[in-house]
Amino acid sequence: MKSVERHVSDLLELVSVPEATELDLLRAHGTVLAEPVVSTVSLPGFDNSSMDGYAVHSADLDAATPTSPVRLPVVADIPAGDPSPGAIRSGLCARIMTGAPMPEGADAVVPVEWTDGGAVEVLIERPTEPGAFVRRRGEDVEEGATVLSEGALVGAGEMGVLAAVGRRTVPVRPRPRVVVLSTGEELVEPGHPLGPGQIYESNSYMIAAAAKEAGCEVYRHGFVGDDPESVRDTLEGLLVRADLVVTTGGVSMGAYDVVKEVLSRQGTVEFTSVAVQPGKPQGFGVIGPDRTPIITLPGNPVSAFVSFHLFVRPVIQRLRGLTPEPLPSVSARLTTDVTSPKGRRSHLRAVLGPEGEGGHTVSPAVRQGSHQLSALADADGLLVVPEETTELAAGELVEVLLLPGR
Ligand SMILES: Nc1nc2c(c(=O)[nH]1)N[C@H]1C(S)=C(S)[C@@H](COP(=O)(O)OP(=O)(O)OC[C@H]3O[C@@H](n4cnc5c(N)ncnc54)[C@H](O)[C@@H]3O)O[C@H]1N2
Ligand code: MOO
Repeated sequence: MKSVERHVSDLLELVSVPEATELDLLRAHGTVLAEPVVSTVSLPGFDNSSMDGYAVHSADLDAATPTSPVRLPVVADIPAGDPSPGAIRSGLCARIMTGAPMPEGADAVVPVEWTDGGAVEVLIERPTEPGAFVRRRGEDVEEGATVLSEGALVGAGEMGVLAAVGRRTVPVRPRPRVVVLSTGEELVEPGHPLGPGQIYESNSYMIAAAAKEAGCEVYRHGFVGDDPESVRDTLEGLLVRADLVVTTGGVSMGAYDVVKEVLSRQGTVEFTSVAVQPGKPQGFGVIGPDRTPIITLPGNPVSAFVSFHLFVRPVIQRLRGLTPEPLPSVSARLTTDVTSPKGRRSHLRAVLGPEGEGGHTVSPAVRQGSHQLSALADADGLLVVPEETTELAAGELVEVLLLPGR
């Protein structure tokens, strides 16, 4: 059987880092920068007040005390956005608001709390020093400085920086468009009545959500039955929307394993067994005139979920312009004995205990079948049992892959 690492590297061969494109700021959220961003402005763009108070000549207040306050005439009122705050001569002051430009001549701001708050003249009870409560032009970002590096993921903080330096558009690798399709004659859309032998379709919802969480734009087509022609036609129709197609179901050894049947004929998709549990039957390749990458996951829901995180996630990372990496992991001490099939690397859904003196503990879920979805809701990690290990005892240290968002 093929190793997990070999399968990941084969999958990564399917895709390359996409071309950069210039996106509007709003649409750039969650994308990766294709070039460094250099600021064309200084931040702040002008000296301004960091407090609501009075712009003063600091030397005028050298003698100010609570018992002998200094009295200054207030000769101007400067709100934020004032285009021409004028100049203040020594012996006078201006009322000024947070963010308002400093008037020429003034070298400090006295917060309103240190005064009597007068609008015509003001009593100030304590001295100050040059530069007090003044935010200097360029003290945050100098014009011409690089504010974000190539490869930066545009999250909330980066969005703030981009907007603050006035960028309307940014060169990025756009979010990959992932199409999700499930197959199976037994499937019924949630919310509709079930007939005999039928089950609710859950994989496309789960995989679409996982792809969205991984930073993709997702089109969940839902599902098709086991008729080869409709599977082929549906896939063809979906290609126009896809940078990557992910299917579930129909890839093992059954008489109606339609994905395998349809795609094997094309000669560009390979079906293989990976030494992993769950998730053994896997397919990958390219389809259609543009050679769109496709990854076909097994239909058992837990197999599809685990395969997504082991195999699809790194491909998405490359498509986003990120460095493909396995899920982060911690080592933790088992709370119970576990067993695992020889020759396959097992991934057991598990709950991590709080970090104590001896590190984390980890408890595998009781129900570990590939069809047993329930523990997915609680699991925060996948406990890894290496290929050649068939038993582990309580107290042993194991690697736990951390599921995103937990
Ligand atoms: N003779 C063999 N049988 C099987 C083998 C094998 O090696 N030899 N492998 C088993 C393993 S391991 C897996 S995993 C599954 C994978 O099967 P398929 O990918 O062909 O998936 P299906 O047969 O279509 O479905 C399997 C299972 O999952 C349910 N399912 C499928 N799609 C969905 C969906 N969208 N939502 C919810 N549930 C779904 C389906 O009803 C089946 O119960 O094959 C084993 N068999
Ligand atoms: O590999 Mo299957 O994916 O065990 O259930």
